[in-house]
Amino acid sequence: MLECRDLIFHYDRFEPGETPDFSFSFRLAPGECLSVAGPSGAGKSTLLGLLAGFLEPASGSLTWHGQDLLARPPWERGITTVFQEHNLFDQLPVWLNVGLGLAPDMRLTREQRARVQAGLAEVGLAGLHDRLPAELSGGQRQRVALLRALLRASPILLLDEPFSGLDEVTRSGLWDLVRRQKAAGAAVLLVSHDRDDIEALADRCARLDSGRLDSGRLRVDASAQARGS
Ligand SMILES: Nc1ncnc2c1ncn2[C@@H]1O[C@H](COP(=O)(O)OP(=O)(O)OP(=O)(O)O)[C@@H](O)[C@H]1O
Repeated sequence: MLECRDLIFHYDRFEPGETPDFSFSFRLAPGECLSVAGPSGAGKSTLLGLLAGFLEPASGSLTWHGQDLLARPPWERGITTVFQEHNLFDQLPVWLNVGLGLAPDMRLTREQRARVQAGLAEVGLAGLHDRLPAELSGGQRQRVALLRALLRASPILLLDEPFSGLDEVTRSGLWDLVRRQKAAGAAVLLVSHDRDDIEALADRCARLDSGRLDSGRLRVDASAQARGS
């Protein structure tokens, strides 16, 4: 269980009141997907930054199966984040960008290379493995980023509008990849406003307003709740 309790944050260079104070509380079980929506500036990226370890909270706790995550640097939290863009290393070819998910030192075994090729074929990128990110479309780049994140098989997956701008066929293929990750036990937090993405993936839906995401105030979407997790 990912448990975020009273995680409080304030951007330093501003006086209290100049920007919102953020306060986050929620629980997310393995195999569950919680979608988070909210108006621009509500604090969605701030929440992801706190969870991933790019921002440091003033107080509160963040645990995974009871283990303190706040004490760990980002790379030791078991969290993978996929942003809307800028996820790839520009100088590395597609296969190596994906391969980083399996071998962070870029020394892939023969078997790992085969898994990368199979994954690329699965997301419709089989012929593009030697291209550089700049030689891909936006949707193709996003598929590479998601494939890498999914091969990494982190227990916690943070998705920040990862499907926006993609066509329906591509999107539904990527939903399948995320569903498989859920079925393997990943806890997924999906920042999205897209009804279709939320319907396809979320077990519960929350709304962030004025810097607050609180499980006590969680607005649960009726259709998502009816589907169960
Ligand atoms: N580095 C920063 N320094 C100071 N304030 C910031 C900083 N980053 C964000 N903010 C402020 O914090 C608030 C939340 O920003 P955040 O980026 O988390 O919102 P968001 O919900 O992700 O918005 P969007 O949907 O537009 O991406 C905004 O009022 C923003 O202006």
